[in-house]
Amino acid sequence: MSGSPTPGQRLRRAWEANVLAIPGVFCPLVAKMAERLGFPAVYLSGGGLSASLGLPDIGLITLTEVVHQAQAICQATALPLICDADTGFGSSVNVERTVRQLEAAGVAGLHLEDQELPKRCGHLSGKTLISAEEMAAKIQAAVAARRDPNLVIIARTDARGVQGLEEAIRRARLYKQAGADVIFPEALESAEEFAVFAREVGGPLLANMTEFGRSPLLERSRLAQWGYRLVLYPLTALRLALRAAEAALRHLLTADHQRELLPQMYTRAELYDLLDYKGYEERDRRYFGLGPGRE
Ligand SMILES: C[C@](O)(C(=O)O)[C@H](CC(=O)O)C(=O)O
Ligand SMILES: [Mg+2]
Repeated sequence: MSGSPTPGQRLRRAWEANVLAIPGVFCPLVAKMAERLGFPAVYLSGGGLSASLGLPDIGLITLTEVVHQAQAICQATALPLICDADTGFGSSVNVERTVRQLEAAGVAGLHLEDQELPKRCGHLSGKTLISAEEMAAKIQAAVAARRDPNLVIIARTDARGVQGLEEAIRRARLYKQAGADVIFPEALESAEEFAVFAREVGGPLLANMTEFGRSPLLERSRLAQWGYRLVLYPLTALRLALRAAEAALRHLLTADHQRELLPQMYTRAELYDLLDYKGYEERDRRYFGLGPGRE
């Protein structure tokens, strides 16, 4: 293999150096924005992708749709991408295919969860789990399927909301033995639970700081002290963008023009800058200038 680090290696090096704030990006353009602002990695949220397609997060989106979006994000930025792979889209052999396709799309890591289909948002009631052994088999399949040994396999357990903290800890240990690189304890309910889980399971760990869920919105510095290296904000930008879109639409419905909205808008110049419009134009001119008979 060549000397340049793989996406998985870059993600691992980043979390070894620092606790990572990882925003969910609901489109490749927002991924570019995160890169420009200096984030170390980005996240493709299953809940966010479902919502942007007008669907609830109950396992309706397909592997093809997730791979398509992951690939578009990986092409738009050089940042390592963590992808929500839900339940892996089936059993262990489906997990193999899911991992191969997401790795080929360019992701740095992905998470698999131990829910039964139809899955739900981890912060809602009514979830059911597959057996711990079945999930361990899925993790083994994921590890065996990756081509790059540094592709990060993250095991999420939803057990806290179904069977309690003890079972979440027991499952996390099993998933680590099965080869998971990172554990993602979903929907822990207090700061103390985050601390206890970290002490009992050990790192590296991922904390999901999604809003309006079961978990308190804890400080990254505190989570880092306990051993959490990756901190997700899966829907923060989407929730704020939705509020802004709603305000714009309400205004357009009743107002005679939109002039007073201009100061709040991302301008044409800002958008073009983010898209590197100038770079495309310059290259286009250069290629044209280099064309046959034009030297
Ligand atoms: C992290 C998550 O899996 C996602 O799809 O972004 C969701 C987030 C949410 O619905 O708040 C989850 O926690 O299940
Ligand atoms: Mg999800």
